[in-house]
Amino acid sequence: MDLGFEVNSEDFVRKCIAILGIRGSGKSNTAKILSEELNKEGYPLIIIDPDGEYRLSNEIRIDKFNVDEEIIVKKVLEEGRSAIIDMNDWTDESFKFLFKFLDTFWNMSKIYRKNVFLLVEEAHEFIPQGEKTKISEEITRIALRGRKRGIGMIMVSQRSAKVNKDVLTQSEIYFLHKVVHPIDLKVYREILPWKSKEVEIVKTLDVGEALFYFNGKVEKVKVRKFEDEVQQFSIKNEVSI
Ligand SMILES: Nc1ncnc2c1ncn2[C@@H]1O[C@H](COP(=O)(O)OP(=O)(O)OP(=O)(O)O)[C@@H](O)[C@H]1O
Repeated sequence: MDLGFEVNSEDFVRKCIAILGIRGSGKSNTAKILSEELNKEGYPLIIIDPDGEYRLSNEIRIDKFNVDEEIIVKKVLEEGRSAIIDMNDWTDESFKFLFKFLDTFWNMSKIYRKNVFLLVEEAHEFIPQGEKTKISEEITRIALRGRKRGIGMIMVSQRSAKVNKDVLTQSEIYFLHKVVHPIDLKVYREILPWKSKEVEIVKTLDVGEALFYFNGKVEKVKVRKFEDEVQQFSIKNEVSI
């Protein structure tokens, strides 16, 4: 698949993938490109989307929380649809729904064992280091034990030091965008097989550039820019009306 550089989608299946970097470094763009490409390759995604910014061609968008989570999980696991949980308002209702949804997903994934990805944006909010919630326990379980059920995990965060360490260190694929703060550099040093000084290069990365770390190899890459086709389509429609 084409992320701006070629990767094999099969290498991502059932893996934990971490996308890190400061605000504006291009993390969400990378996550959108990756989810779009995985989706094109036939892998459905479940996306926890705090700001309602994700779009996929086969999506079921959940922004009202009176829906039956089991019906939606079935559509993901049986029909290969993707589910985007739009947490836009951060209400109690949305968090209750998210917990029920993840629990149902976990239980049903045992039966279906379909290759699918769970993408968690602002991961430090949902799986914070040193804090347990019902949702963090559910996501941690999925991350640590999901492989056998076909589940891969994509975590996106601007605060790498605040993401649950047990989960972050499970990652086998990293997209490390620009960071500058010593706390974040320390996390990168723990991740990368590099000498302390070499890691400093991440301070100089441009928007969209990242260190791609996979299979023991680190490569500097430039991720391509995400074009929001859904938005373009609706703009075109407005023009033609
Ligand atoms: N690979 C890229 N090529 C060109 N422009 C990019 C690229 N990645 C991101 N951008 C642009 O940079 C800006 C910030 O990108 P993005 O929202 O992905 O950053 P972020 O790290 O997720 O920031 P935040 O934490 O604030 O969400 C956007 O306007 C985006 O279009």
